Amino acid sequence: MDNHAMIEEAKKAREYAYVPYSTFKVGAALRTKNGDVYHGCNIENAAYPMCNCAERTALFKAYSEGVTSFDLLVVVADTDRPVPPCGACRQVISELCEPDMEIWLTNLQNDVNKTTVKDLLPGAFSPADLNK
Ligand SMILES: O=c1ccn([C@H]2C[C@H](O)[C@@H](CO)O2)c(=O)[nH]1
Ligand SMILES: [Zn+2]
Repeated sequence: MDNHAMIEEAKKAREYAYVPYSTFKVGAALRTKNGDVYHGCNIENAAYPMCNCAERTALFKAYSEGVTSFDLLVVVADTDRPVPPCGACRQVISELCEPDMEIWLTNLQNDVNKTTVKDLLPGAFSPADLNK
């Protein structure tokens, strides 16, 4: 599936968002190196800190099925600028995706900010920091 079709996949995933508190729907589409696509949406909870973002939903779905190698993540929300992932997601993405992997941040108008894992979180805390 090409990168622009992936935007449509992220938009479809966004429709499943469970967002009774924020009403802010986010969708993600994560393409594996085999070409499979994992979808994610944000899922909120009455205990607000338990909310899970769309990006992490997609990544955790793939990882939980033993799928760990990706080549594109697309994220979409109804924002003026292409939606910027939160800090928690940047940290998780930086550990679970390769530094040069492409990330396309988009909105419903199809504005696209093409970035990479390493540019989303420069200087990320990493597993290597645990091994002094
Ligand atoms: O990149 C983002 C930014 C926010 N959210 C979610 C978290 C929460 O459910 C709602 C409002 O912050 O949007 C995401 O899923 N991804
Ligand atoms: Zn997030």
